[in-house]
Amino acid sequence: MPSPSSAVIELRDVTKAYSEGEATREVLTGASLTLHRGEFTVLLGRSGSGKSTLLNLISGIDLPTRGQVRVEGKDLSTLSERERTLLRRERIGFVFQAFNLLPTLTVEENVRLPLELLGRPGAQVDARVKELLGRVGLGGRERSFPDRLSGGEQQRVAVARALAHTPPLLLADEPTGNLDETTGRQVLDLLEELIRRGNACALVVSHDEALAARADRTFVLEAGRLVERTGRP
Ligand SMILES: Nc1ncnc2c1ncn2[C@@H]1O[C@H](COP(=O)(O)OP(=O)(O)OP(=O)(O)O)[C@@H](O)[C@H]1O
Repeated sequence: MPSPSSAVIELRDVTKAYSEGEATREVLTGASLTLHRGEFTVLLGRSGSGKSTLLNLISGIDLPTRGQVRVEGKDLSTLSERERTLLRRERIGFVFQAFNLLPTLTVEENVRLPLELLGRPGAQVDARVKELLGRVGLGGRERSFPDRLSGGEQQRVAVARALAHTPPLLLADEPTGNLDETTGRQVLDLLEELIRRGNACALVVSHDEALAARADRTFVLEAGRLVERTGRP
């Protein structure tokens, strides 16, 4: 069993309500979860069940209405907005459905960016970017712009960018949603390999049941709560 101190994400009885005119609507109603380093976790849930809401709370983009969200032991509600931005930049990597690469930067510049924002020394950045682009199979495409790459290639750049600074936490929102089945599987293989190599904690949101088969743990967001699925479907 992992020790409690290795927890990367802890949600305790988290409620999130949105106002709709005079009324409020609870999207999360007492969601709890603890995830550790080295765990590859998939979060399933129908459209509108609150998966993106949950990712926004874990990354400190938004705060819960009630309950606690802790990342590496820090209660995000006690941090300033600036501290939450720094935590996001330093401790979390993100992969999005729409890739979200910066179109005016080359492949290499996209992967360098998070390292430069963190003020890493130039020689270290050069070596890391070269290593990562080789690992994601894009050595030789350093100077290409994202619009010259296929969807699968763009997502591989996004995976390299997300993991460039070896974050302890990787959050992915439908990372294969815009890819065909074969390409999606290749991107997942890569993502999983890099996550496991870095012993990171990964939470991957998906509609794809097949993805759950490769996860260490699977949670389903149902009626505002997180239900862990035990055993294989
Ligand atoms: N800022 C907001 N203000 C009001 N309602 C919101 C806001 N953000 C999300 N919601 C509502 O909360 C519910 C959950 O949305 P969320 O985007 O978290 O779901 P999801 O599970 O990620 O859906 P999908 O799989 O379709 O992306 C939806 O009904 C949505 O309309």
